[in-house]
Amino acid sequence: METPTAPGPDVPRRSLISGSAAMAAAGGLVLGAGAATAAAAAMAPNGASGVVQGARNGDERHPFYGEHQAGISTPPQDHLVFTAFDVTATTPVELQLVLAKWSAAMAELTNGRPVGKVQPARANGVPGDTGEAADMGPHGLTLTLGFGPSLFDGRFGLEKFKPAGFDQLPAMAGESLDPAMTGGDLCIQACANDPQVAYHAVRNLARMARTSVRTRWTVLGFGRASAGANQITPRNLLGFKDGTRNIKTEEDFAEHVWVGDEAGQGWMAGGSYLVARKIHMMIETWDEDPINDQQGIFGRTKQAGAPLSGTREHDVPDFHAAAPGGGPVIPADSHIALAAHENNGGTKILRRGYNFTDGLDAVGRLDAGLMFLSFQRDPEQFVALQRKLGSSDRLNEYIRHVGSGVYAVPGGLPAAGNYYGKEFFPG
Ligand SMILES: C=CC1=C(C)c2cc3[nH]c(cc4nc(cc5[nH]c(cc1n2)c(C)c5CCC(=O)O)C(CCC(=O)O)=C4C)c(C)c3C=C
Ligand SMILES: [Fe+2]
Repeated sequence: METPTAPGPDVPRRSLISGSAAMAAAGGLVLGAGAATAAAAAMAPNGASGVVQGARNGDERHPFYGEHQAGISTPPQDHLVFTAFDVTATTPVELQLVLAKWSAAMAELTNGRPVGKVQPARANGVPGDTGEAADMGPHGLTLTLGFGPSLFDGRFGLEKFKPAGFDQLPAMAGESLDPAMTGGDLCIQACANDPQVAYHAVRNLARMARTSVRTRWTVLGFGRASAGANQITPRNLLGFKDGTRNIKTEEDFAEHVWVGDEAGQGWMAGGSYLVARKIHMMIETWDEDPINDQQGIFGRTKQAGAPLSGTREHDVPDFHAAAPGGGPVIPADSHIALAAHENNGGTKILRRGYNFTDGLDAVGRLDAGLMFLSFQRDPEQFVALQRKLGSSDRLNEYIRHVGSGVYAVPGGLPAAGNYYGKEFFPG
């Protein structure tokens, strides 16, 4: 598991200069492959140093470079900005530049540094960085980049890099997807312990690539609804502890989350597949449901989060325990009975979701729910579980899947000078 590194000295001047270079490139300057690599190298000083001048708090940071991208095994931070993008660029070299600039800018942002000058020297200079996170520190920011299946269609000549079987998710029961909240060629999962830091990061990444990508859908998440190792389990908007039996050990990450060489695509080694599902909750209806029904739906108690077969949150559920009147104590159509690895041939997924709210809907009901995010070695792990939940889960009466996407998340970058997708383009 990764651990946050200590803060370093003040923001280096070179990051401001190189950020401006990135903005120049974002304005449509076309560079060759070598130049893309050089841009990435110039913009990405070693992630171990640098903290924003005057930072008062928020110094927690996660290493940007490493075997895996941050934001997967990283214990979930408090806030999320998830955005999927369509690539509007028409040439491979434009896409290459976006990936090179984003990779370098992500290294800066996760160290609490701006992507360009907040305060240009010239009076008529346009700020390279929008500035709303200046002096705040990284607040544990992680930026995780994914490629949608549509990126590998014919537009950029990337067909041969598409991992075998990597396609849009199949249609499944219990979903009512809004096309405006599905898919995307690229996605960025930004997580931080401050919402403005996460927002600033995605806004500036989108801004620097505005001639080449267009935002497709975005979800702002708050109050993480999952738990990593050594974290207190939070609650979802239905009031239940969520994330109790999540993947937390290195062994489980190796077996269920990280891609090995099985994909036949070297760029996916150390990566994972991200499934995003925006799930609307009928909260007002749920609020009127009696406690015994709510607990039967999840198979757990509300206050303690204990399985109905036990008394404490982390008791292992006993799906064979019989109720006095006959039948299992944990109903067979409860959420946990259907989703547990014991009842799914050992299948596990890493859940890393967040609560979300979009305010009130047209008739004054809460427009809120769970931005379900899961990472797995193969999207089929999610599909198998969701097929079962979609057809039989008692929770379905209170939820509706409205948004969806699946993304191939490449392995981490080893050091500055590399960028995501570098393997796609001729040297
Ligand atoms: C396809 C995978 C899953 C979807 C979609 C999903 C939606 C969903 N879940 C909750 C709330 C809870 N889920 C819990 C456990 C749990 N959920 C899944 C998978 C999906 N959930 C799994 C694999 C598990 C673990 C099961 C187990 O091993 O016991 C729980 C219980 C607490 C916990 O262990 O985290 C809650 C609560 C909601 C509200 C929701 C959609 C809105
Ligand atoms: Fe669940």
